[in-house]
Amino acid sequence: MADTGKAPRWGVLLVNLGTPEAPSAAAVRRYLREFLWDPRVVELPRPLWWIILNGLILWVRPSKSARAYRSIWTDKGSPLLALSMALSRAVGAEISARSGGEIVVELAMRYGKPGIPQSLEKLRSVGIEGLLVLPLYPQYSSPSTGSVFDQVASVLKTWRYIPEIRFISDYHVYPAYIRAVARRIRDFWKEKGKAGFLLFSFHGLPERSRSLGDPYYQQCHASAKRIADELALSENDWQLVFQSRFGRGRWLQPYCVEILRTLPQRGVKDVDVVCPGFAVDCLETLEEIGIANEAVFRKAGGERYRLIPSLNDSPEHADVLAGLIKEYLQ
Ligand SMILES: C=CC1=C(C)c2cc3[nH]c(cc4nc(cc5[nH]c(cc1n2)c(C)c5CCC(=O)O)C(CCC(=O)O)=C4C)c(C)c3C=C
Ligand SMILES: [Fe+2]
Ligand SMILES: [Fe+2]
Repeated sequence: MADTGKAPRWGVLLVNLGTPEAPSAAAVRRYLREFLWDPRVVELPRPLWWIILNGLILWVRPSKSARAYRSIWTDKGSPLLALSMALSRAVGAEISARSGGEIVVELAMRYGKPGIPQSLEKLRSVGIEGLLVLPLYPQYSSPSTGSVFDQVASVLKTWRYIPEIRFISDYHVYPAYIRAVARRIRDFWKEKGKAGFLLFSFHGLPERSRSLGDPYYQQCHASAKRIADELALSENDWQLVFQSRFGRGRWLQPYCVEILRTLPQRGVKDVDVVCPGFAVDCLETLEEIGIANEAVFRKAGGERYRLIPSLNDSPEHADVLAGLIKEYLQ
């Protein structure tokens, strides 16, 4: 928190998913145990899921995922945490300059550290009168955004004084966000040349969530369409796909890997992938899209494949989020 000498009125809690503390099987197991036990994330009945999680998943997945984490780990640690911290510092500086110290920003991770209880306590200790929660997910989904709400609510239950509360459910068509992602793509193309085809890849979700009313699928489509329009792309130049399927059930379609396998047969051998649902780069963008899926595309006959970086801690991203915060606090 920047010290401006003035008591802040509003505290803004930025929340991202969270990440293991180390790229080791033991650390990934601790992380997955907390993450995958969240009833918003896996909606199976608890006794059945307890047996599957503890009897199978937590034995098999941690070492495989730890290997993937090792391929993207940096000297600052996990990209998701390092980039979220840098983004939060940039948003904090921007918002403090714009609000004259009336608004302070804290970062929290839904799973792992710094946790939501700890970061909320920091905001409470400076005497905030209002709390704005901004989950770093542009598109609303129950497992991501909904779960942030659950944990914030469970912490607030223990507070004597409840401040005024606002919660940003999504910002999937917020004009500055759309423009910033489009500019990211345009700048990438200016520097490295334009690919023949653009894939918009979003994290997947069980298909059942959509039929139960989760707006995520529609919001991903709306974001991609607006970004494509901003870039004046024609319908044949781009496609939306969903990545990171977990388990064997039916998830939102089309699956990213399946489209990458068929694109070369359709004559598309040169593809760029952008992931507008991820505020910062992480395992799912850097390893799954950036490394594993490139191999899938090349094996199918693809020739050129590139991942366009997320907005990350860029000044443009800090500007988007600071503008969004100001709008909600007017
Ligand atoms: C049932 C499982 C999962 C659901 C539902 C799910 C939804 C979901 N996830 C994100 C964002 C991220 N997920 C990340 C990693 C990740 N996701 C799952 C499973 C589900 N996600 C797992 C098991 C993992 C861990 C890695 C692995 O073992 O494969 C990440 C990256 C974390 C990192 O450390 O870098 C993000 C970000 C969203 C937005 C979402 C719903 C739309
Ligand atoms: Fe996930
Ligand atoms: Fe993944």
